[in-house]
Amino acid sequence: MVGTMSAGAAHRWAIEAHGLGKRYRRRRAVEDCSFRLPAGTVCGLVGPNGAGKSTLLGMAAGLVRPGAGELRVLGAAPGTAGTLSRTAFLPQDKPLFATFTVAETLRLGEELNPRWDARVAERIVRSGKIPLDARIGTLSGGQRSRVALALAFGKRPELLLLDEPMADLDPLAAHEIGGLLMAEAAEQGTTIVMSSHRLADVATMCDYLVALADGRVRLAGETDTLLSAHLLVTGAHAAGGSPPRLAPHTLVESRVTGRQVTALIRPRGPVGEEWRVAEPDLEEILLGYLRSPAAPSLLTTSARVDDADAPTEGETAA
Ligand SMILES: Nc1ncnc2c1ncn2[C@@H]1O[C@H](COP(=O)(O)OP(=O)(O)OP(=O)(O)O)[C@@H](O)[C@H]1O
Repeated sequence: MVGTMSAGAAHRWAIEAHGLGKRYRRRRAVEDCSFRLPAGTVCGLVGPNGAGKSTLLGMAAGLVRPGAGELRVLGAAPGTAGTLSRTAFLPQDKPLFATFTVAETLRLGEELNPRWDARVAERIVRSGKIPLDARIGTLSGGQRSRVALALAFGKRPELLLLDEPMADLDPLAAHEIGGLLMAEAAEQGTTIVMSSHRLADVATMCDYLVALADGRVRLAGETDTLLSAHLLVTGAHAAGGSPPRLAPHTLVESRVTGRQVTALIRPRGPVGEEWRVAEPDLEEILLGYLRSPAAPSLLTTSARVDDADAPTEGETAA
């Protein structure tokens, strides 16, 4: 089945998922996910609790076996020798050996990784003022996160998969690590996929976004393209009357407050003069899709796995 995907795409696509699914007993974690992620992007993976973000990252890291569909990472099957050495995964629980010192942990990273960059790993640890002789078990949650990030960066991967890397970092540390991530992506061409609930971080750091809800892809593509594909429109709403018509635009969500109706739309042509128009931010767009499960998903051209099958006009129902 993997052969149905573009064989020569290794250099272009960091991740390609086609009809990807995973169930735990009868519970759906990921369902019919089809998208691709261009190499060299910094991608925010967002969605509510239980949306399937960790499961998707685990599958990309080769730790969770897909139940359905196809997944390719850096052009090959995840979990194979070829992808494992080129991928670093930082899980949410940041597993480290509690009895090892920080120095021993970094030495282990060096022994396990042929492309180990001691300079970058030590810099991350030192800038957090973490003593190299401290045992992992005595560190705070944020300090452990920093050591785990040092291990991931030190590996010098082509694909860095990070599950909520900033969750227990203080604002200053999160800002510093965010800067490191962006510098890494710019200097080394590393593709970074970072799950996060901190939309402000995602908006400033990420040039690509994949939003999951209930195991399905709701939005995927360049953040700029996703932003410019939407408008927030506000108009008068007669009490008891039906809301003003928004056709031919694609309606994502509309809400009535008193005599006003506000709608998040994907415009298809000029918007009528009766509407006040504003540009939504990433959070407004994401919340609109999460509150409206029936609204059609949006995948930009670069995020679609099969352009030949995709509808025109910049959108597809996932
Ligand atoms: N090992 C597991 N066994 C059983 N169910 C699981 C397992 N891992 C995940 N699930 C279920 O799969 C669904 C997706 O979970 P997942 O951890 O991927 O979501 P998430 O988007 O990362 O959530 P969060 O934002 O809370 O970390 C949830 O309903 C979860 O309960």
